[in-house]
Amino acid sequence: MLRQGKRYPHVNFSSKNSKAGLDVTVRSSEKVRTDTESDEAIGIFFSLLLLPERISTEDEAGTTLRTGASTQPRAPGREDQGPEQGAQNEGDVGIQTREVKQSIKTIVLRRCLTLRCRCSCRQEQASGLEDTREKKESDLPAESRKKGKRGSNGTGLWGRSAEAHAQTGPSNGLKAGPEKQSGSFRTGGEPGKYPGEGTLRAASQQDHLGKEATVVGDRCAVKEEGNPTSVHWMRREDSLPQGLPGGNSEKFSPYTVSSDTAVNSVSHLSSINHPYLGKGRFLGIIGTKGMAQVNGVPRPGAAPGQPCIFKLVLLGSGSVGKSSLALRYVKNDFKSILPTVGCAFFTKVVDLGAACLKFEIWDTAGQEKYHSVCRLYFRGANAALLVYDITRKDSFCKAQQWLKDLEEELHPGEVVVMLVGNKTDLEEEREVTFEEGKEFAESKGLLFMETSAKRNYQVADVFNAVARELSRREESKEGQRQRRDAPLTLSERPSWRGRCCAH
Ligand SMILES: Nc1nc2c(ncn2[C@@H]2O[C@H](COP(=O)(O)OP(=O)(O)OP(=O)(O)O)[C@@H](O)[C@H]2O)c(=O)[nH]1
Repeated sequence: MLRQGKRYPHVNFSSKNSKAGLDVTVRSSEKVRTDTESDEAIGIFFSLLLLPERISTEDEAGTTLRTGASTQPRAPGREDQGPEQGAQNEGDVGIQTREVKQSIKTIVLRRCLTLRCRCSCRQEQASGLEDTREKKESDLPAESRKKGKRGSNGTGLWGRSAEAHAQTGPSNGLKAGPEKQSGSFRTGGEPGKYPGEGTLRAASQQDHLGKEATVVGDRCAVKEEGNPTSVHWMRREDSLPQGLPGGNSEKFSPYTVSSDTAVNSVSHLSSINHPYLGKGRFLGIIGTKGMAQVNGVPRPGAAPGQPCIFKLVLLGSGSVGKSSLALRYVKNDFKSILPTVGCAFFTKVVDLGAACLKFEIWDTAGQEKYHSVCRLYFRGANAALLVYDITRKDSFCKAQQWLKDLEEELHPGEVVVMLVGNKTDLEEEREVTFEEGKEFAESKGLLFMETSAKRNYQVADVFNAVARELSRREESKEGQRQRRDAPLTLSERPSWRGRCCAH
C-alpha cells in the first residue's frame, strides 16, 4: 500500500512480548512533529501500516533481530519459519513470527486507545450517544459506575464537552435534515482550526495517558497507577478515521462489527454500528487494508428512510481554502483558520427534495508534507472537490496532479469530481482565468465552478451540484439494476407456461 523507499512518521515504543519472550520495538525512521499526541497517533497509525517492514526485536542475548525492508523478498509461505535467510543488515538476524507481529499490533492498538484519551478533538452526537452511555453505565458494577460517571455530563475522560453538542442550523440553500450536520474531528494537530468544534481534555482529564487500558465491549478499563486493583471505566470514544483494523480488530475495533465480519474487507462492512452515525452501511471507513479496498460504491442507507451516505474529499494545495469551503458549507461561517493537519471530517445531510443524502466531508491537509497521507484519505471516495486558488497558478497545476493521483486510486466514472477555483473575491490578483479552469475541466470530464468561501459565492452550489450528480448516478444505477432483474421475473412464468402448453 505504501511505496517502499518513502519515509513515514512513526514513533518508538516497546513492550515485552510475553508469548515470544522478546522485547519488541517499533523503530522510528523519521519522527515528525510528535509534539502533540495527535501527531503521535498518526505516527502510530503508520507504524501499524508498516508493521511487516518494521518489526525489530532483541533476543535474550541482546542481538537485534529485524524483519522486512529486505533486499530479498520473502518466499511465499515462509511467514512462520523463524529467522529469515539473507537478513539485510550485517550482524542482524531476520525474524518474522506471527507472535511478534501480533504483539506489535496489540501494542500499537493499545497505545492508540490510550492516546485517544488525550487527543480527542471530536464532538459527540448528543442524544443517542448519551442515552446509550447512561444505559450502559447502569449495567456496570456500582464501583465502576461511580468512577465512570466523571463523563456523564459530557466532559468526562471519554465523553465530550456539552457545548460541543451544539447543533448547527441549516445553511446554504438546501434544507438540512433533522440530524446533526457537523461532527468534525481532527486526526491530528491543532485544535482550534474549527474553534468550538472540538475540545482537548483538561489536564486533569488526561491523566490516563500511558496507563494500561483494557477494552471490554465499548468500554475501556484503565488501571490506576500503583493500585492495579482500582479500575476506571470509560466509554470508548469514536475512532480516528483510520479505524485501525488488524489482528485484534474485534477487540479494538471502534465499531461494533458482527462476529463474522472481516474488518479488513470494507465491502463486508455492511452492518456496523457507528457510534455517531448509527447503524448503517459504511464503505468509507479507512483501515489498513480497507483504504485500498473501498471501491467507491455509494452507501445506501441501511434503514428505510435513512439517507444514502457519500464520501466526499476535499483535495488541493495548502491555503487554497478547502477548510473554508467546508466550514462555509456546513456552518455557514468564514474565519481565519489554521492549516489542517491530517484530515478533518464533517457530515452534512442534504435534502434534494426527491432524495436525501448525507455527505461525509473529508477535508484533507494541503501542505506538501501531508501529501502521502492524503492519498490514503481519498480512497473509497464517491466524490472529490479539486480545489485551487484562482490567485495562484501553482495551485491550479497541483489540482491537476491531484487528479492524476485520484485516477490512480479510483476507477474513472465511479467518482464525481469537481474542479473548484476558490477566492473569486480576489479578482484583481487572479492568475488562473475562468476559461482556463473550464477548459481543463471539460477536457477531463469534470464539473467546474468558481467560488468564494469568504463571500459565500456558489459554495452551496458546488456541493449541491455534486449531490445531484451522485443522486443521478445512483438513480441510473438503480434503473439498470431493475432492468437487469426485470426480464427474469417477467419472462419466467410465460416461458414455463409456454413449455407446459407445448408439452
Ligand atoms: N479572500 C479569500 N480568502 C480565503 C477564501 N477562502 C479561504 N481563504 C483564506 O485562505 C487561507 C487558507 O484557507 P484554508 O481554508 O485554511 O485553506 P486550506 O486549503 O484548508 O489549507 P490547508 O488546511 O493548509 O490545506 C485562510 O486565511 C482563509 O481565510 C476566499 O474565498 N477568499
